[in-house]
Amino acid sequence: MKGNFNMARPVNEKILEYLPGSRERRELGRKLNELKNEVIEIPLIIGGREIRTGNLKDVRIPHNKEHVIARYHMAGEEELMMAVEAAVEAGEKWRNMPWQHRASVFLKAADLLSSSWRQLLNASTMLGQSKTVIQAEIDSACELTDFLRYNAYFMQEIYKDQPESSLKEWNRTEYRPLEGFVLAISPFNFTAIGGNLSSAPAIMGNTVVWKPSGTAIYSNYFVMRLLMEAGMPAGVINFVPSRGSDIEKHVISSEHLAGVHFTGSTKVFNNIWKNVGMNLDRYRNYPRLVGETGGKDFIFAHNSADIKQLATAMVRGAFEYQGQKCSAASRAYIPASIWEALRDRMEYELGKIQIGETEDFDNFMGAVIDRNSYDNIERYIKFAKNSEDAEIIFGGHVDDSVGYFVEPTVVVTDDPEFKLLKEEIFGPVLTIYVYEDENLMETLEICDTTSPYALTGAIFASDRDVIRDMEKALLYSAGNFYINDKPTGAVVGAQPFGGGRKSGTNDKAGSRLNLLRWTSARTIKENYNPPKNILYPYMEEKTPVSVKAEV
Ligand SMILES: NC(=O)c1ccc[n+]([C@@H]2O[C@H](COP(=O)([O-])OP(=O)(O)OC[C@H]3O[C@@H](n4cnc5c(N)ncnc54)[C@H](O)[C@@H]3O)[C@@H](O)[C@H]2O)c1
Ligand SMILES: N[C@@H](CCC=O)C(=O)O
Repeated sequence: MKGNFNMARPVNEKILEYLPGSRERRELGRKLNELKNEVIEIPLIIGGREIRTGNLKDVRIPHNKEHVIARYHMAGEEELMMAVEAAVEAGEKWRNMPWQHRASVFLKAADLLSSSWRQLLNASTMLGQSKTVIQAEIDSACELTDFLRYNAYFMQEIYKDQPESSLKEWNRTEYRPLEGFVLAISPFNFTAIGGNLSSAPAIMGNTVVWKPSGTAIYSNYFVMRLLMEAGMPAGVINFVPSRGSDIEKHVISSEHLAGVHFTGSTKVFNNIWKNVGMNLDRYRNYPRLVGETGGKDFIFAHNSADIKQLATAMVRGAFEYQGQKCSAASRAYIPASIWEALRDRMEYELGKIQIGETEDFDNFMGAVIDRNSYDNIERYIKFAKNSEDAEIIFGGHVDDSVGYFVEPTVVVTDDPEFKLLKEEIFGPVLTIYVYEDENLMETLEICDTTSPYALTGAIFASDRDVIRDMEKALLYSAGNFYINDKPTGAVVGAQPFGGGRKSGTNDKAGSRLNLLRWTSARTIKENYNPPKNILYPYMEEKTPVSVKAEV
């Protein structure tokens, strides 16, 4: 580096509106048609090379389950070992690449994504993960662009953080990449998360083995292609769709494992943590474990809340992307005095919801991701239907004749310990507990202790003293806490994302806190005038005894 280069702080990517007749809407329409009319083959990408194993699986559109849009190759033991080797081999060159060149690869990818690649990423997310246009736009276009730009910027800010020095010594902190490779394991529900889990460690100079989710391979493959198009060198990220159990056996057990960057369910992360623990003696370093996991996110209202704002937040917070956001509102606590009015307003808003294929821009919801998820959500709905402690006041129907469709479903219960208030369902089911107004503080306590998770939560109130009390009572209930807003839709650089308790390690995706986990700092002290005598200034100079004897 021959200069102190300075990268400007990015601004968030603007969300396009897709109004009828707009250019972006036309371009997206064309891309959707193009993708729907072909079946692509998705290889593994290891060391920059395409690898085909012949062990093929289909990618189907969740809202049109017979429609196959791709076939992807699965990695087995041999390919996973190759991926580890490729990552280790690429490590030396990549960590020695000047940081401004590393940053430029990802900044270029961001630029491509915000322009010529935007509609490919949006269309593939809409088809592969059944996202509506707005949900795809905020994820695969805007959030991923933001992750790439902000992470490059945060890297620069981290590097600037240096210790004190003096005229006699210069102290330097060198933010070394980890020694070994990072394993990135991503979930199905956000294309941007797949892109971030793999690229954040890479931006910091690490090389990565990336296992995408089996139900997000389609868009995630295009993310990989985008990074390659932007000039990411071979082997920096290695794309290996594979089975979880094979990852455990052949990747987590590698002596070169330096970190795991995971997002997904709590159960899978617990398992990964235990596996790493069992392999500890093999590793050269303690692997960094970063895992953002499940949630049972809440909306808690006070009787001073604005009913229309509250109803909108509940409907959007619970049912956008079919409730498949880790941040989705899945339980709500409502004071009895406003319940009737709120219920009417929610029914009014819910009446506007159209469900169907996401290529129709008027649909508010698409399908849930796959058969497993559909069956699981249906089980919870049946449980509520058959329970004496609950009533389904809206929705409750499911239909898998064409795709995996689940109606937005609202359940009311008078049991604060009801199963649906505790467990993560990951679908469009919102359970409401109505409390007596005078029991505000007890009900806040119930909200805090009912579920093991602490990811997102929102309070609605206009009384400032009450807002303060609620914020205090719910101190550890959520890592992302919203006042008079829905609990979803965190923006990179504005609301760093992650939760505590069983919701993860809370390393805040989209902030420098996350990037710090992918470095192992070295402190260097250079002394310009080291002492030449062991005696302290207050001691008298004397001839050493041993020297005297010899003399
Ligand atoms: N906290 C967050 O930021 C956040 C964000 C998105 C999703 N999530 C959570 O993710 C879950 C939904 O996503 P999902 O269904 O893709 O999660 P999942 O846990 O089923 O899968 C996540 C990833 O782990 C892989 N996997 C499964 N078994 C494995 C094993 N034994 N070893 C290694 N990898 C394995 C999957 O193939 C996938 O790639 C929800 O619980 C949601 O709350 C959390
Ligand atoms: N960061 C997203 C959620 C990511 C998990 O699914 C949000 O804030 O809604």
